[in-house]
Amino acid sequence: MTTAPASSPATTREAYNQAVDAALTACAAYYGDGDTKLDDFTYDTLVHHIAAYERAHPEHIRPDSPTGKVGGGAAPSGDVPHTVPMLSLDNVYSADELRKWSVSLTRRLGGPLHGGYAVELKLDGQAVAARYRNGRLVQLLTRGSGTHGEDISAAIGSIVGLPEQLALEATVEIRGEALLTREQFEKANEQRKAHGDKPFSNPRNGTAGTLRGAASRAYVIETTFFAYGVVGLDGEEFGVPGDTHEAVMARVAEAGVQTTAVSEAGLLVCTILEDVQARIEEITALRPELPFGIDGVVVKANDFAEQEAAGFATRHPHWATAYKLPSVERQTKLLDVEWNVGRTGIIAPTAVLEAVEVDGSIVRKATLHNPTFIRDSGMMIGDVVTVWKAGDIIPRIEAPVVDARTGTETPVVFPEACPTCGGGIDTSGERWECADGTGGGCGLLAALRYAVGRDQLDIDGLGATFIEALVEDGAVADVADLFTLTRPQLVKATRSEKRADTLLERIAAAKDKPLNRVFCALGIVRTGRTLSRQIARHFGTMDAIRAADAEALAAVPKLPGANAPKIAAHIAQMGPVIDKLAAAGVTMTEPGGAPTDGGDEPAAKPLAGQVVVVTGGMNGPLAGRNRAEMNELIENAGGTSSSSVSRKTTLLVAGDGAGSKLAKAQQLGTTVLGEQEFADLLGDHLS
Ligand SMILES: NC(=O)c1ccc[n+]([C@@H]2O[C@H](COP(=O)([O-])OP(=O)(O)OC[C@H]3O[C@@H](n4cnc5c(N)ncnc54)[C@H](O)[C@@H]3O)[C@@H](O)[C@H]2O)c1
Ligand SMILES: [Zn+2]
Repeated sequence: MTTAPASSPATTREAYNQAVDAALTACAAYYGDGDTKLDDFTYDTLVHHIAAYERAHPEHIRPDSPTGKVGGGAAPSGDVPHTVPMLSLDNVYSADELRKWSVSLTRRLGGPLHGGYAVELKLDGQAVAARYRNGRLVQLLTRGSGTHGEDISAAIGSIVGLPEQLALEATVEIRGEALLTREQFEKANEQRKAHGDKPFSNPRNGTAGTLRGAASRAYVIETTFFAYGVVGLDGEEFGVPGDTHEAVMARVAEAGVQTTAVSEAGLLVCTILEDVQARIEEITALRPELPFGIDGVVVKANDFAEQEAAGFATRHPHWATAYKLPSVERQTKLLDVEWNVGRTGIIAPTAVLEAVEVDGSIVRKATLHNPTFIRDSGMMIGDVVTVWKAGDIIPRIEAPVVDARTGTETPVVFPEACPTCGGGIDTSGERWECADGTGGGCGLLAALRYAVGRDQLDIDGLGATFIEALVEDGAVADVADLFTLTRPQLVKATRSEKRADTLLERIAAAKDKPLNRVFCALGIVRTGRTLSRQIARHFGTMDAIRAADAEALAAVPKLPGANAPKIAAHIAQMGPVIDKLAAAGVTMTEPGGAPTDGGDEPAAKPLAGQVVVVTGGMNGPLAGRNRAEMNELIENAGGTSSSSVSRKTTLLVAGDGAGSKLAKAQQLGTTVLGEQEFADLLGDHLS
């Protein structure tokens, strides 16, 4: 890695000075509105090395050193004094460290904790103090240096969850975190692009930029606020003696300010540490589904009297700690850019990265979206880039760290011909396409590979090499041709009679796949697994789908209206292929789908409104179904299928050997059904 200062401990005074300088620059960017210079992991390591050097050489400690200071001492400070300092939080990274923290807390209290632990999300945004006078929102402040904040009152009115008028006449300062939800982040970037501003690289530093820039911006970017604390103003108190954090948060919510209580991962009071740990695990599991980013879980003494007894260190309270979750952002090196032709002929760039662990998994590739993204970001091969991955999201890359350049970086090379067929490229749109066209020419191999995939026609064994041979022999020119393949054609392509026979069987079986898979196999632009299921369920038959215009398509749940015209046009273009499929006897209806008029009929389905998780082996009436088929079954019966048990889960189907998911469902009080009971519930929908 080229981000040298952090990677090794500071052994000399010169190295120490360099490390302090690097940390201060990073802090200024992190809390300001610039791009992150270092990822959190690198920053934390850097500060760790600085602290180690300072312990060994206290005589060399620089007064501007970031250790022991809120915001590393380099956050933009502002000039409005805080009534009560806004501090940082102490961090722990493991169950063991959490236990040590709790032991030191009880030691400070001279006995066990009576009021329990309040366990909350650690929201990953910007700390904001909102001052209300007689119930009216009059001033917004950043945390700044901890003692002084910046006035960001220009953002009043643009923050969801922070009303301009409270439901009561209190004079208080409500503290919490402002953030961009994932949806707000996408929207903010669209707005910025439309106004010629550079898109934010991630929600976290987008929030800082949004709030601090509100005064000078001509358009309004919306953010979201969640409260996590209150202090009185002008000697007024919001709390009452004997209060708890939980009770005060409930009152804040009653006053009309948003708290994390709106989320199923919201505040929970736990009496014992084992329960705290269990809650942390629960929140970790929910993290990918949350509509906003979190970087940990905050554990606080719930009882105010106990908070007071525990007191404060200079930088953080003793009565709270942050249990940090793995970072969703890491830095690594861009090794190469690959150009691949997708199933619809789109030529998409993919970043090849030096392997790095992000959010619990190893990342080696990331999407680069389109050529414009590469040009706008100015990235070069060899650059240090920041990878961002949250939950199931495809890893993304942020702008390169230009400071880390060594001069050996080389420009990204854009293809001049289609990397698959060598033909021309249509560069007129934001995304480049093989000029050979959709469905035919070069897109064909990719389209066929996609069509036979597990979630589509599931023709196992028909691999890329055989597909290429079939296309080369002229036996296959579109998806429908697969169904009229003859034994001699297959023997020739696979060079095996046995393989040909197996494939013939599987192709015959594929004719009986429900409409949603057949439709998916067409590879219609802007649709995939989920949307294909929605479309098939909504219309019920292929005829109804073909009869639908853009407007009718836009009525399909989850289908973005803006994509409907492109989808409709592609379906029309595929007309001849669809006719061939029907003539070959491929299924053109969806079991449990809507009648031919395309109307909506969500009523009377056995799983309507249910969120279903299936676990364990099925050996009874549901035996032999793979995961995709189970999902199909659940969705056709009106339910939503999910892979992990959470508070949202309404039904767990437990097969043989069900383990941790069953235990969790029982713990959450979720309804649990056996395989037979579930099959009975499905009734007619079990087809
Ligand atoms: N990448 C960089 O360049 C860089 C630079 C500086 C700091 N950092 C990172 O920032 C972290 C330290 O920052 P910090 O000192 O601001 O502390 P912190 O962010 O770890 O914790 C304190 C903050 O947590 C927030 N918070 C969220 N939910 C909360 C809740 N429920 N209750 C109370 N507070 C809640 C508050 O805004 C509070 O100010 C480190 O992890 C470090 O890696 C990174
Ligand atoms: Zn091509």
